[in-house]
Amino acid sequence: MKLIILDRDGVINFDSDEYVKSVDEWIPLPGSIEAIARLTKAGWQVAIATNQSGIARGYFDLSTLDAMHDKLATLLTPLGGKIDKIEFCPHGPDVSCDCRKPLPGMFRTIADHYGLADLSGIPVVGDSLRDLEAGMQLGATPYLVKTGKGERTIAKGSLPQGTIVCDDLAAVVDALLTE
Ligand SMILES: O=P(O)(O)OC[C@@H](O)[C@H]1O[C@@H](OP(=O)(O)O)[C@@H](O)[C@@H](O)[C@@H]1O
Ligand SMILES: [Mg+2]
Ligand SMILES: [Zn+2]
Repeated sequence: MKLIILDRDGVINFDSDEYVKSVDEWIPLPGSIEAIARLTKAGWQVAIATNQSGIARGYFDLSTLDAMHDKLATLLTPLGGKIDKIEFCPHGPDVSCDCRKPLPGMFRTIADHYGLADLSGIPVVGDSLRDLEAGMQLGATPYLVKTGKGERTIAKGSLPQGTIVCDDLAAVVDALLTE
């Protein structure tokens, strides 16, 4: 199945150590909107799995999160792009939920949505180790991008074996569409 699961902050849009707290702060990374549109037009289902602890921390609310995702959809539609499913974890690190990456809960939900027993052969794209670890628990193929926290993730070392490192989401899409 042509399904890809993207982390959001640092992969699709600029991330911030102060969190992305408003629609105005949600700014797409160069080439990311076009990259998602290329995937959609090539028949891929595009899903997002994102930690949004800023909600638990009180930095923004669900309606603001929805508005960010409406902005994403508005940018994608004219280019023929589409996000098919967005899973988010609104919880903080002190809540023992099963959806906060690196736990695999969001990825399990996405796999179930598409009727998949696991995510073998499905690319998961992230800028943080937890993004990759979460998807790999269901067999996904890890792609690390250098945008967002990606360079910091690389500098920390201990990338999972088999991780494919790409400059950005556009480079990941180049690799997938030329396979
Ligand atoms: O990269 P995704 O999963 O789409 O979203 C990450 C964000 O929710 C925020 O996650 C926070 O981590 P903590 O939740 O405080 O551990 C920090 O890393 C923030 O800089 C970052 O903006
Ligand atoms: Mg991220
Ligand atoms: Zn959660």
